[in-house]
Amino acid sequence: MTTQGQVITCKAAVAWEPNKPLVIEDVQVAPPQAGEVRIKILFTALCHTDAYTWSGKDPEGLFPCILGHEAAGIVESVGEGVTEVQPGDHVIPCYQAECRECKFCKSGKTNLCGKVRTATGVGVMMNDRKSRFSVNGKPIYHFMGTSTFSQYTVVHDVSVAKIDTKAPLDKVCLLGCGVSTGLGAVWNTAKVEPGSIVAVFGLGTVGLAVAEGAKAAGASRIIGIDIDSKKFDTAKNFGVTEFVNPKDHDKPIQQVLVDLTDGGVDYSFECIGNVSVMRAALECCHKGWGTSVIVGVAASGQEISTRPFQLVTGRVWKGTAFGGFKSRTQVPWLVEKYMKKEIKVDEYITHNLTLVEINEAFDLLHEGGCLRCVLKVDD
Ligand SMILES: NC(=O)c1ccc[n+]([C@@H]2O[C@H](COP(=O)([O-])OP(=O)(O)OC[C@H]3O[C@@H](n4cnc5c(N)ncnc54)[C@H](O)[C@@H]3O)[C@@H](O)[C@H]2O)c1
Ligand SMILES: N[C@@H](CCC(=O)N[C@@H](CSCO)C(=O)NCC(=O)O)C(=O)O
Ligand SMILES: [Zn+2]
Ligand SMILES: [Zn+2]
Repeated sequence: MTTQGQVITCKAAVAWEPNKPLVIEDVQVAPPQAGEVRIKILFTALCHTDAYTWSGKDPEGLFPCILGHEAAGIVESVGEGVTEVQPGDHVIPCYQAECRECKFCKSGKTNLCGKVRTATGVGVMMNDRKSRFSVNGKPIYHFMGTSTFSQYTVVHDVSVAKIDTKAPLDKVCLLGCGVSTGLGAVWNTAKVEPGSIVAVFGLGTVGLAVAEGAKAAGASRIIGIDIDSKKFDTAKNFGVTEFVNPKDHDKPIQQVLVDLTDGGVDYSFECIGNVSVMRAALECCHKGWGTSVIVGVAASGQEISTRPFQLVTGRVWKGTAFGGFKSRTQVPWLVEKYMKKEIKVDEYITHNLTLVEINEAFDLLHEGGCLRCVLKVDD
């Protein structure tokens, strides 16, 4: 029986309130409207940004909602006017859209896209400013334009990357966020050159992907900084050449790094979401040229600061969203690189569970031993 044009009732993990366990509900998913795509999600991973919004600290967080943004699935049906994907296509939903028409997309200067951002930031679809999800008639907000903690989701067509049908969806789901972000922070945002000295603050999935990207870019030293010393063994496999634990030092960590590197690093990356560490990451950069990239997401109300003298004397402070990758164009390219074994993905997956075990998966995310936990979403 075809489901096209019908409301689908399926399982989804609903965040009814901040910090309260997610509840597996029977959710009604409306058919896609014009310019929309309904996707059967097969696998989703959890990212720390899901935990951040769930915690209630995200100024854009709305409840009840369906979280999730690092996933892969198969197109179930498409709305009017959708030409670039069709039912049966294998896809990765992209929280960073790419319409190729708006002034951001046309600028050649950024991967941010303006076409649907005003809707995705308030948990609705552009067409009618409403949600496609409901539980017994009560609307449930979308999240980041993806909402992948559901067996079916509806996304804008500009937020769907079509990928090789041979790619294993239980692995390449990770290219929907963390791994791509780390690689892109190095290749697109910082543009690290061969021989560079790189510092990576935070050795979770994003930081390890930064290390992997820096190694591929030919960095001569990749210094990993983490308060959990157990991270170093794994980090070596991703390219980290030296490890520093701030807890082992009395001096501020920026001073430790400046001393270790004859004046500072060429590039640093903050992959934690801690504003004090963001300052340290800037201040450990070399005078005259050192560039620091903020990748971590900091909570509502948090602000960064430094002496302006740090910038006057040539350090550069940048940030990155999805590693600067143009999502629809470059996610399929990243999938191809994985298929050719040019980038790691499997190595970031430390746990596999199912959608109904999602609360355990969130618990795992806060344990040092977990990089990514992939959930099997379909029955
Ligand atoms: N900008 C983007 O597009 C983007 C994309 C994905 C994730 N993120 C953000 O990136 C950050 C990292 O994500 P992740 O999944 O790798 O997280 P994670 O929690 O797995 O990794 C963070 C690491 O930082 C370490 N750490 C914590 N406090 C520290 C401190 N004070 N000094 C040194 N190390 C410290 C932890 O031990 C951990 O190893 C999160 O804030 C996430 O929201 C941003
Ligand atoms: N609503 C949050 C924004 C958090 C944020 O910066 N998100 C990143 C992606 S994190 C993925 O794990 C991003 O892409 N930002 C650009 C954008 O959202 O347009 C807050 O306000 O803190
Ligand atoms: Zn993410
Ligand atoms: Zn656009």
